[in-house]
Amino acid sequence: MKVALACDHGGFRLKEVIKSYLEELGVEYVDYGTYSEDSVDYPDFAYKAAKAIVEGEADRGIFICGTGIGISIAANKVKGIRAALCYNIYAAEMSRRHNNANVLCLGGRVLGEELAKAIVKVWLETPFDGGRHERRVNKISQIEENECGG
Ligand SMILES: O=C(CO)[C@H](O)[C@H](O)COP(=O)(O)O
Repeated sequence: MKVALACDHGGFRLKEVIKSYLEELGVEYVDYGTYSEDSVDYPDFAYKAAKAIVEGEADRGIFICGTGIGISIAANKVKGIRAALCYNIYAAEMSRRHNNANVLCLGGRVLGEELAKAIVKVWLETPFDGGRHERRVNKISQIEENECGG
């Protein structure tokens, strides 16, 4: 699996921690920036990495801003992205099992490093349950079709 990483200045430090952790886990990643703590605008990086996912350059994404809120809102504007902001392990697990989330959003100013790593691990390892949840995820895609066109 290849993971697309994106962050703003508020998520930069945690992104560096997550990069080392992915290396430890043997998970391949591509870093779409930002690359320092200089102030930037999170939609620019969310868009770049989200497009990489829907265009098949990466399988999933981990996006990080200060709270995770802005970067998740931006990512979810890209057709085909299901970005889930998770502050705990249960939400991370359910975002995969029930929502088939393809982007995990984290708050760099919210989470401690160890909790963030635990969230990443469960999110990477948990499969989609399918079944009734597939019907619901398909309905989300249908909303995208209706609202955003083909
Ligand atoms: O969390 C965020 C968006 O949801 C951003 O990281 C945050 O808004 C950046 O704020 P500032 O420019 O004051 O560092």
